[in-house]
Amino acid sequence: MTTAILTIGTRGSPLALAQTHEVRRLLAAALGAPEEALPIEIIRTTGDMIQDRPLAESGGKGLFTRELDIALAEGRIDLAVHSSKDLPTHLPPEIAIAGFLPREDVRDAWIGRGGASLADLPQGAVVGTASLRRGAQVKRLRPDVSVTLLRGNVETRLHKVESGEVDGTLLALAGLKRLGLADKATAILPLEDFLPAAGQGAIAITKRAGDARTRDALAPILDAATGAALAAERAFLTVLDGSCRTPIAAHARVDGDAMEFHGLALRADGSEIYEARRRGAAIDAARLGDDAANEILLRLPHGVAGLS
Ligand SMILES: NCc1[nH]cc(CCC(=O)O)c1CC(=O)O
Repeated sequence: MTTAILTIGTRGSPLALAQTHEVRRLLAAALGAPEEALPIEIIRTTGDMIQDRPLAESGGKGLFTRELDIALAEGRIDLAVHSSKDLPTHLPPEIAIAGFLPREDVRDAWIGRGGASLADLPQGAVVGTASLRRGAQVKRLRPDVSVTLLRGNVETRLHKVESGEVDGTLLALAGLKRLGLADKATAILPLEDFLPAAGQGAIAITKRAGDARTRDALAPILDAATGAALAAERAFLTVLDGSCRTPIAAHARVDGDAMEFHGLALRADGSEIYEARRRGAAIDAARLGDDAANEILLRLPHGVAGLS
């Protein structure tokens, strides 16, 4: 029997498992160890149990991470794999972000019933999404369509389009690719029309704060450029969003030592949009995101809460 080097914790959804197997494959190669030396522990989170309400109404932050944080703190796992998008801005003090894998495509994909594009939908068509950000951007492009709550994992949502429950939905292209479902995308939405969520397309790894053994093991598989992009996007989110109740989008592009940041906050019905852009050095990532968010805050007479 192989002895365990490090135990990896994850949620049990097909996407979470695909991401975890990617981390395990890379880590095993970096350590020169067989994959069996990195056992996977599946942990059910509160977010996995809520299927019928918008997550923003269900207690907000940490729904997909709390149980993994506890498993880390108790030493049942040594690292946890997350979609960065689902990782709250504030983690418990005993938990640290070790870093991020090289980022997948950040863009959203449109899935239209019968191959219809978003622009081609008939008036009054129904778009399903649980994301306030996606809903608001859909309304901005197509004020005449209605947006309805659509939860469930990626496969469930695709099925709801195929069965005609909704006329279309939006999913992260990264998630579709990781599940081998990229061919389900009717269109890939350009960043100029449709900005992704902070962290979209990036796999984050958390660990116990101060655990140097896990930190050293992970170092070779982590990507600094993705880390810089995430520092900017998460700083933007930290200033603007406490609650998940406001549609917020953010994207940082890193090119060598340089970074371009674009962030926005919207009214849920798409009727108002507040944007900020920054260019700067990648080492100033957090300041660029923070600055952009504060520029937007100055233009919001009633704060971010006034947008929801
Ligand atoms: N909130 C669910 C979630 N978390 C991460 C992804 C996709 C993968 C990613 O963004 O890295 C998804 C599904 C989706 O939004 O389509």
